[in-house]
Amino acid sequence: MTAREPFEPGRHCPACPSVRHPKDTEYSQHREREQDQNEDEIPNIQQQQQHRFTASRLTRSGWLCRAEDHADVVVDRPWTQSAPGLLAAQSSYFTMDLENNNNTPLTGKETEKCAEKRKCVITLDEKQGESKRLKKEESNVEATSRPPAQSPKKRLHLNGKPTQNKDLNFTYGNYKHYYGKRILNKDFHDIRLDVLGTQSDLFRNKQLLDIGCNSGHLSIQIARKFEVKSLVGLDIDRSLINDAQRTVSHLKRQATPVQGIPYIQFVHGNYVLEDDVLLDIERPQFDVILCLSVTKWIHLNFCDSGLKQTFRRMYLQLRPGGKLILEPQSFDGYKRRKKLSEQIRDNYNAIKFRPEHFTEYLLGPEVGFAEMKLMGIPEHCKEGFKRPIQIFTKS
Ligand SMILES: C[S@@+](CC[C@H](N)C(=O)[O-])C[C@H]1O[C@@H](n2cnc3c(N)ncnc32)[C@H](O)[C@@H]1O
Repeated sequence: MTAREPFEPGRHCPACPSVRHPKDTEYSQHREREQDQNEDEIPNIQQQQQHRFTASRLTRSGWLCRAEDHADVVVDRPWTQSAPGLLAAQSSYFTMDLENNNNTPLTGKETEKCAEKRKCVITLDEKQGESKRLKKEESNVEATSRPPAQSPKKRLHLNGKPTQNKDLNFTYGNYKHYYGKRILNKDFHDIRLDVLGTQSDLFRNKQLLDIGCNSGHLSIQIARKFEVKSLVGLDIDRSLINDAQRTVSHLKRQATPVQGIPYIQFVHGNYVLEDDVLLDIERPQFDVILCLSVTKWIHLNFCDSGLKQTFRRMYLQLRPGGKLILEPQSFDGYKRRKKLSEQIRDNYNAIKFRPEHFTEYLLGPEVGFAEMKLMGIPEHCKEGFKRPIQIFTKS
């Protein structure tokens, strides 16, 4: 060991700035912070070992401990249990020379002298006695100053720090990697394309609106595969729209003049209007409106009234002869999501307008579609994704 300035309380360790204070209470706080940053509660062995002590010795200012990977640290008592590897450090203390506090290399004579002294100063019994004393001292301190052991998650909670509920980020079904779940093979093939493809004429050279387009993967596939005239994708989640816009820009840059890319635009917004009165200014502007796996999210967030308004708005935005392609989720799937937030739970409990009523409502006087046909049910490997796709036609 080389001599170093003892590490004063409150000073940063030059080699490891995160270890600020040599006292073990603060050391353990440092360790706790490291663990809290881990998402799971499994302790990170590597991190624990980061602060192993290879040796320690008593100096005037306290115990000088040598960490394996950073500067010497002075502690005001031995770290017998607070740091992994300390027992090893403790025993190496007894094999070190008490006199040689600056750890300079010893000459042969000096070594002999020290060996003699060591025999006098520390006998084996004393060594064991000292070990016991240190352990006792340590356990006393443990009992008084240490908080009871807790999982990092519980500590976070008790410390009053805000806990992040990840679910709150996805209350609109705005999953970041949504299409990962729907891919059935490596080529990113959404099985719904097969069902839509059975009536590809519905899309060819038409103007489409895709409500709740997520990151735009399916919208882009539809636009390209079925050669639409234009497609507007709308989503309530801005970051998903940003992703979709980036994908389109990338495609445009890569496309050759021969290939061509249909006009695709992604827009951020909530399809549910602030007030029903705004429906009065709607006008027909699309040939096809896609509403795939979105009704549940509009329903849970904006209740029966929000979803009914959505259906009326779709109708108003379609040209005569226009088609609404609807893939509603079943009510069974709502239940799982009601835990997402208090608001969603209240909305869920207030639902009276069930998915089994949608068709009747869409064909009824409040909306006015002329007919409904079943387009198909995708053969998805997961039961939950085998949702009927319906076509509603405006007369
Ligand atoms: C489950 S994903 C379905 C994505 C896509 N339609 C599909 O089927 O592949 C639901 C999407 O609807 C969006 N969404 C939910 N409520 C919305 C609203 N009121 N207005 C616009 N988008 C909404 C979410 O952000 C999410 O991206």
